Amino acid sequence: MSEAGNAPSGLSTKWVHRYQVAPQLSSLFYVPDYISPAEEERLLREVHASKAKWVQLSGRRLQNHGGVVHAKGLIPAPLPSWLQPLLRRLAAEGAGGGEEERGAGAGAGAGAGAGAGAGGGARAGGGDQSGCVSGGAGGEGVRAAGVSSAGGGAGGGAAAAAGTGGGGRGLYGGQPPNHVLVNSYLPGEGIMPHEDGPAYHPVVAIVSLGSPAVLRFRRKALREGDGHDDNSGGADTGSMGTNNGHGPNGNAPAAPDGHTDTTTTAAPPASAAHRNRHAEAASQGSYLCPSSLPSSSSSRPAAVPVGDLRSAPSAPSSASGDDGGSAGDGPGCSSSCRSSCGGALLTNNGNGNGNGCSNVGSNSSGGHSMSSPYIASVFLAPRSLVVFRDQAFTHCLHSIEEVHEERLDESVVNLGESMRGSAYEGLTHGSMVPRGGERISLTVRRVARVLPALLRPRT
Ligand SMILES: O=C(O)CCC(=O)C(=O)O
Ligand SMILES: [Fe+2]
Repeated sequence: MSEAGNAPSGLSTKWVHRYQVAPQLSSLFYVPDYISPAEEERLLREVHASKAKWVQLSGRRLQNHGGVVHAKGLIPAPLPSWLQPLLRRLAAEGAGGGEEERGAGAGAGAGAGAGAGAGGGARAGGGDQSGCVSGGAGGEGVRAAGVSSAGGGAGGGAAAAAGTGGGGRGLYGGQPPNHVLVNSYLPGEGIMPHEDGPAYHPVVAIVSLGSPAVLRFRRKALREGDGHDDNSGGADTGSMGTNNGHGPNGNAPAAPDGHTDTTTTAAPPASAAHRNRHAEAASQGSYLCPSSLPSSSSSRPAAVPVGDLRSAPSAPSSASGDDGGSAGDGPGCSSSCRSSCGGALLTNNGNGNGNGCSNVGSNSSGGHSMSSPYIASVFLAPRSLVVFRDQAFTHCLHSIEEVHEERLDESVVNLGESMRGSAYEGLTHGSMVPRGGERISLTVRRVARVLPALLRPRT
């Protein structure tokens, strides 16, 4: 369990408690109003003025900043100056000491000057962020090695802002983020369920600009015949024909969106469009897994113990490794995923519901019904920050549906308190929210290993 002031995730306990939004996925955080309207405007202007070329995918287009993510690491390129204030600020986020806390401005070295008061949001979940969290490099050793050899990168100076005191080293473990993807989605566009992969330090921070969307999380599936332990984006091969195209050493070519390992051809996607997306975007991971958390009568997620995925009802959590990318997950991960996703996967995929899950549809009374494919979903208001890491990063797939209107189903975890005082205050489960216009997301990560900059791509 997490200890006061010493969150094993490397984040300050205060920060964790403030922004956690889903007890069943304790490594998911949402910060409303993370940036000011003026900062949003500035960033949008810079994105659209950027000389970085847009890469058009079937469901979105993207710009790549910071270099090329190769399976073996980042071939760095300088990050544009207009991103630097945000990167410094993100690096300091959660670092403890209070200076980065919401309402106290942008935090050490932020420079972004956009410390919009957040208005709370998450509540303490008593977060157990240990155990399977950051189950790690899954036997491949890629992440473990990479993290420790991170060094440098193109982030330039952000590490200094991360600090070390007060119970946390910040989002990226005291290192600067060094890679940013700018995704642009029009209404009707989205991103297939995927994982970001082991090339990255297992943290992603996403700042939303423009129009809203819903980011959805589901469990990764286990492979037939094993306990799935290395579900960290490693070799999700096997029974479902899943093959993520990178072997134990992560030899995949760089994908256009910087995902190195997720060229997975998943369990049969439900549509040709989805198949194409898998092939094209090279950012899909594994295949889809129906969540099997219990129903709850509350509008909040089911109050399963905060042990993240390993807390699936039929799988008592058990302690396992802590932060740090040790190879292999703890025993709790195996049992929970087996029990929650196991056998069903072999029959539930590819049955045409668009989610690869057979048992979606008839939703139940609330919380996480057996019928929802999602373990959690987050409504991403413009100017918000969502962060996910550890298990949410390594054991889940995330996606944005290709819809013109988002349905805020029962899996959405951040209505109510998180929306207070915002334009979205009145939203409830069942609300439909038009995507409206273009949504730009800034996906900020740290590629764990930085390669010598022999080849520097244009930025
Ligand atoms: O646009 C988003 O919010 C998600 C982006 C994402 O998942 C990615 O770039 O890997
Ligand atoms: Fe992603």
